[in-house]
Amino acid sequence: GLPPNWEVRHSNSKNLPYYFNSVDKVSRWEPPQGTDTDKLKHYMAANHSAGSRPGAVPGVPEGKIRAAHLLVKHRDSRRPSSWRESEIIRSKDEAMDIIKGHEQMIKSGGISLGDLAPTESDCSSARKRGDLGYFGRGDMQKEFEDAAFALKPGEMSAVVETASGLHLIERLE
Ligand SMILES: N=C(N)NCCC[C@H](NC(=O)[C@@H]1CCC/C1=C\[C@H](COP(=O)(O)O)NC(=O)[C@@H](N)Cc1ccccc1)C(N)=O
Repeated sequence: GLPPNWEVRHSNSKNLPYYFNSVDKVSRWEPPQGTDTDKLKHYMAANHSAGSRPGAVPGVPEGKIRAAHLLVKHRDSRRPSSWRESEIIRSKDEAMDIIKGHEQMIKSGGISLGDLAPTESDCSSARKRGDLGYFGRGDMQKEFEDAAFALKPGEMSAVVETASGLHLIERLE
């Protein structure tokens, strides 16, 4: 147990236990002298089982992946405009020829998607080498989500078509 007047509380913001002395009105992260560490062990086991979730990857939010993409828009894109061109008039066939060219260059090992995106991608993520950060199911358009979640980290998709345009997707995490 804890010394007199001490109690364990739970910090929701940090998801960690802390110690509170109800007489001195003092709170601290470290257990006070004379704490029975067995009780602490039981507390940690009871409240931090999520931390030891099987397959848990420290730092990666549960159920999310991280990917980069290269987007080539065309005149039928839902928003035929981008940081590259205020009005995108290329046809879908022309966009397909362009993105297939990028795909070949990446597959031949000449250049990476992250190297191409900054100049070639019609998505604002171009400024981040195509990196979209972490996302979960429900965030992206379905075709994009299904393709991205089917990849292993480090793999690149085939050309994926969404209402935004044509994408190459590389899963990062
Ligand atoms: N991280 C999230 N949850 N951000 C919301 C994504 C919304 C989602 N977007 C898509 O599915 C496609 C695939 C990837 C990018 C994308 C589309 C467009 C470009 O197409 P357009 O909308 O002109 O048709 N780029 C974006 O959204 C960018 N904010 C992505 C981004 C940019 C910089 C940093 C992070 C993310 C959707 N449900 O529409």
